[in-house]
Amino acid sequence: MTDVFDQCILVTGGAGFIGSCFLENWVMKFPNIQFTCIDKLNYVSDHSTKYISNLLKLPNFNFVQKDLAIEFKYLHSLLVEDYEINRITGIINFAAESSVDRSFTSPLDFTQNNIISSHNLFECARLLLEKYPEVRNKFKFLHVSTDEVYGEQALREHVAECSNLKPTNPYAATKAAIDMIAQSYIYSFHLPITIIRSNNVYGPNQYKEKLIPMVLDKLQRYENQLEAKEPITEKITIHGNGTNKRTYIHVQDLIAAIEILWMKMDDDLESGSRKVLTQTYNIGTTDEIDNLSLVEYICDIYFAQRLPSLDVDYNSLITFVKDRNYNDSRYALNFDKMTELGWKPSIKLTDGIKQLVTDLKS
Ligand SMILES: NC(=O)c1ccc[n+]([C@@H]2O[C@H](COP(=O)([O-])OP(=O)(O)OC[C@H]3O[C@@H](n4cnc5c(N)ncnc54)[C@H](O)[C@@H]3O)[C@@H](O)[C@H]2O)c1
Ligand SMILES: C[C@H]1O[C@H](OP(=O)(O)OP(=O)(O)OC[C@H]2O[C@@H](n3ccc(=O)[nH]c3=O)[C@H](O)[C@@H]2O)[C@H](O)[C@@H](O)C1=O
Repeated sequence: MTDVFDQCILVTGGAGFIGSCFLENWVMKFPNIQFTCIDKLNYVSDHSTKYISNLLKLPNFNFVQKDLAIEFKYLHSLLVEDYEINRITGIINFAAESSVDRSFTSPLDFTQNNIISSHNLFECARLLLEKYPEVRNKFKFLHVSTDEVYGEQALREHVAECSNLKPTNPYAATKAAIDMIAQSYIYSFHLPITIIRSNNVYGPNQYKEKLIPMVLDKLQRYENQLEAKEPITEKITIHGNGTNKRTYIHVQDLIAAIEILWMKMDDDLESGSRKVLTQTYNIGTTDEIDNLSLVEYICDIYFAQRLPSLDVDYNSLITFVKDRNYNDSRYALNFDKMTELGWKPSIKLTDGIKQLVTDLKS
């Protein structure tokens, strides 16, 4: 069955925000690639599975609901024992519990889920290459990490791929631990893993616990309650005083970067070189903004586009709440290594926000 495809790849966490957007793009764009998506379907994917359910009709997509952290046996049979049947020679690993806030309340769950699920994948890849050494010339693994592994940066400071890892919250610590385990598999077993570390990603279908979708969700509720002449029940929550900064990248720009890397990984395999395989890439932008200014900007756009005749003081819609246990002040990536490959971000944050507001259902 797989003979009709040039390549079979496993995409983990494909029912989440970034993974589902990635699959929506790639499954249709690359009909010559067979995609298997594994996702355990957590609270986030309840929200975004509807966006990948259309793909199930396509011949080059199939979905498996499994928890990578507890299904080593399944993974081993999919990737190693049944290699001759499935012929999976590429892995893109998006799967993780991704919420910093939730990691403060259940840190051990994050360790058990994030670290073990990725380690299981690395280990199955190692066993595959041990059993079938000839697969080495076509096997590649892209692991999705985060800027949070470096911890926060001081004003005007930037971190490059070789900078120290100094995570400050339990989520970031699990992501840093995974990067370390990946590094050990690169050195010890010559596993061809490429790691990407990106800034805060935003775009359509993101779950409403993250800052941008949270604000849009609250504004929509406000509009509905206004229409129904009901009192406002939920306000926009800002942690601390709102001065923490984040740097944003649109999900489509991240996917474009992944495509460049994936193709260059193929070039490496063809030429036997290691220019991109085994390397780490920061994927960032310079679109930095503090949380309060971002919230105000989203409110400005929302009211200008959807409620132009209404004169609202946004302060009445915002509430300042207790800050996180620790809230990184800012993340600033040096992403020269990625731009040297010909990539650059194309969607400005202001345009991305305007588009999200335009695309909201009325
Ligand atoms: N969203 C961001 O701003 C951002 C920035 C940088 C890096 N990242 C990383 O990108 C990846 C994707 O992020 P996202 O925002 O799409 O996250 P998300 O929370 O929206 O989706 C993650 C998906 O992974 C799945 N998953 C989690 N653990 C799993 C397991 N053990 N087995 C199977 N499936 C599992 C979940 O069910 C969910 O569908 C994550 O690894 C995250 O650390 C995210
Ligand atoms: C790179 C990582 O990005 C995301 O993590 P982060 O914690 O930076 O994203 P959030 O959207 O959860 O928070 C951003 C910023 O906003 C504050 N905030 C959030 C929610 C809310 O209701 N009010 C707020 O004020 C929060 O304190 C932060 O300062 C991503 O989730 C992660 O996976 C990454 O890797």
